[in-house]
Amino acid sequence: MSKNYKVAVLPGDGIGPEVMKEAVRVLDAVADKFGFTTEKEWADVGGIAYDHFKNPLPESTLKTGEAADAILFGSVGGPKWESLPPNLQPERGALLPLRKHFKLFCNLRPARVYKELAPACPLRADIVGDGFNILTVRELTGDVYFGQPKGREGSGKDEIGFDTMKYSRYEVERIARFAFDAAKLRHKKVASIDKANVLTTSVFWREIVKEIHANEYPEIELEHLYVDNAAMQLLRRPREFDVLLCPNLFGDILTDECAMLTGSMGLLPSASIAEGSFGLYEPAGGSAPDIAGKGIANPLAQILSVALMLRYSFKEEEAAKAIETAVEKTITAGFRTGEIWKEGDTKVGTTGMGDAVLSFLK
Ligand SMILES: NC(=O)c1ccc[n+]([C@@H]2O[C@H](COP(=O)([O-])OP(=O)(O)OC[C@H]3O[C@@H](n4cnc5c(N)ncnc54)[C@H](O)[C@@H]3O)[C@@H](O)[C@H]2O)c1
Ligand SMILES: CC(C)[C@H](C(=O)O)[C@@H](O)C(=O)O
Ligand SMILES: [Mg+2]
Repeated sequence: MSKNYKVAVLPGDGIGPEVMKEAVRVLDAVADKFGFTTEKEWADVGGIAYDHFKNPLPESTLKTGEAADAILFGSVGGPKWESLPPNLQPERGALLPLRKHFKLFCNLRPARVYKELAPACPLRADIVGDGFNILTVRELTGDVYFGQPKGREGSGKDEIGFDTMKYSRYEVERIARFAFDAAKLRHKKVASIDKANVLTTSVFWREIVKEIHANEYPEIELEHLYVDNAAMQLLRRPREFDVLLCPNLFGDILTDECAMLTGSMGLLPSASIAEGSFGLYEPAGGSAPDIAGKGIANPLAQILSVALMLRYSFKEEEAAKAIETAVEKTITAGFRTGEIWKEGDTKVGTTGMGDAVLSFLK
């Protein structure tokens, strides 16, 4: 009997539904090719869910996620909803609660820089060289995102706003082990990111990463970088990085930088995974309100997120590789959405890019 996977499809806002359409077409094609089936349940999340239900994360959407083997997520948010109270906003009322609810502690963001895309990359061609690949392992359910207390107090010129940066030993050990294990299968290098010259949380983080390294992974090369230095070293010597181990906030910031090293926010997929096989798969970028509705968004990050879902939640490695190879061929053949297009390339829209990937999957 062929395998069947239940996928909760949550397209969200802005370009989310546009790029999701292409990702689902690719998922269906790869399922046919590799002989498994998927049962897809679509649900509203984020701004659109607020518009329909006055709740960015309706109970029915949560249930859809709970009943599934994995969640395929688009992106949420946009100017329309940014002045709502925090708990009703798409990001703070839906995306962060989903990460917490499903205990998605580990966020993987593989930034693959293709040499063919060097013209679209802000780095000099000699720095891009033959291309490279940096895997960010970002802790996703701790740090200043979730630390308590947070809030606002007082009034007038005495009013204050505050968040709490916090990590437990367990949380740091767990994500550090994940990063070292990932490095074992790659180039055996980890760069751990912190701000230990200022923050107590970072001193704690660095101490624990050192301990785990010395006791369990002495064969892995480890460097510690302050986040500000890391931001500049990524531009100066990107090919020397292998695995970047980051706390939640620094990982958020550095992965936008990594996305831009690839040439576009629309190229960076992500996997947010829990301790078992459950995961939520989404592009690292957002709802891109500036280009939404125009049919020009790059769907590759969403399509590559399908590959990560097949790899991490369904253990369909061959199908995952087939998608990655089809994307590689699409890029080599010169298909480009507007934001990475240069003279001589074949310019395509969102659907055209999906068509190209599908043609190379056949
Ligand atoms: N996972 C998520 O749901 C998620 C992630 C990041 C931001 N957001 C939200 O998205 C909204 C917009 O945020 P932002 O503008 O800071 O970041 P963004 O990532 O949406 O956009 C930044 C820039 O990258 C471009 N871009 C992003 N994805 C692209 C794609 N697929 N193809 C081509 N270009 C692409 C955009 O056009 C824009 O110029 C905000 O509400 C933010 O909170 C959501
Ligand atoms: C939308 C926002 C809450 C989110 C984050 O900060 O984690 C996004 O920027 C990301 O990178 O996934
Ligand atoms: Mg981000």
